Amino acid sequence: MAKTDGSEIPTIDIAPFLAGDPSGKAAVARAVAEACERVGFLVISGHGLPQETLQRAIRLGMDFFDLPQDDKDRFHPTGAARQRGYHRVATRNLASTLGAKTPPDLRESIFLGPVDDHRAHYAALADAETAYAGNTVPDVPEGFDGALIDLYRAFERLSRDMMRITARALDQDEAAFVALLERHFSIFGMHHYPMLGTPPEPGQLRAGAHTDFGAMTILAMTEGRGGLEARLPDGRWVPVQPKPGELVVNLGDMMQRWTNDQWVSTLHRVVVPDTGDVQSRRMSIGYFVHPNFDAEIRCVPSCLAPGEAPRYPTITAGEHIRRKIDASHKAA
Ligand SMILES: O=C(O)CCC(=O)C(=O)O
Ligand SMILES: [Fe+2]
Repeated sequence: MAKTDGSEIPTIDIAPFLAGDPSGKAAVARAVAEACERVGFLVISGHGLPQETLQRAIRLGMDFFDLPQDDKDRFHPTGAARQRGYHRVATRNLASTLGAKTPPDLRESIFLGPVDDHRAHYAALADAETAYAGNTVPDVPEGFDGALIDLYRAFERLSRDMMRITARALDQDEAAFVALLERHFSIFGMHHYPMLGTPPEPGQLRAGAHTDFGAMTILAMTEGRGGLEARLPDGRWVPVQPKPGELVVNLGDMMQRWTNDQWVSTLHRVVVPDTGDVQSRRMSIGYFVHPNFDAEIRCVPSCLAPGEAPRYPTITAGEHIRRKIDASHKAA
């Protein structure tokens, strides 16, 4: 019987995989495969991301978002670096990446790109400039820049583990995806959803319904009313709220291409709370796994039955993400 309490989104303890015991690894890979086939969303525990690194970034982040608007705007990027630095409330629009015409998202954000500098490697590739643009990391309050970079690094390590798990879950060599991350351009986004002082416009959400663009997203979040919801295959929207210490993982469009639609890049959104609800302030921190710019995203062999043709043409990771980000800016 279908459940309606959101428990369709399983919680998987990945510690046995990280411990390296063969039967533990196989069991985690099986559980992840099942969740990815069925919903494309899971909650993970036992992941090893240091809680103090996360909590410190959240604390300093809340203080940053409390600063006067002008102080925050100093970190707004220019030029090629548009997926970096600080972006005001209601200046971006996730739903527009799927063609929807809705008002912009009621959140403000800080984005970081790769901390390692791969610009020299891609110097001849003009299209890669945006993906590898330098960071604009807020250094107020004091120590915030270091806290953000530490957290980026922690997510980066966990993303390698998760990509090993997903490769195993797809009956691939464990290193199949990790091999494409050497010069990844994964995006880290810290999103602040302030309490609403005035009612939203018709159709306006905290984050409009969208799918994520990359291979997968790893998401930490605080508790607060007006939260994340995922759409199940039967069309129901269910809240996704991990327990303290747990993280959400959801698949992105690239993984759907890799798996020829066997795994789903699930639609999700962040709903609006009641206006003036003091329990509604929330923060989420997402790490969006984007492989090397020139990595070719083509159907993995285990997802193609004999005689079956791939549903998507091969595309580079860079080109795929560029199209998505263009759309997110256009209609904001
Ligand atoms: O804030 C959240 O919980 C999710 C945000 C999200 O889906 C995104 O930034 O892609
Ligand atoms: Fe998302």
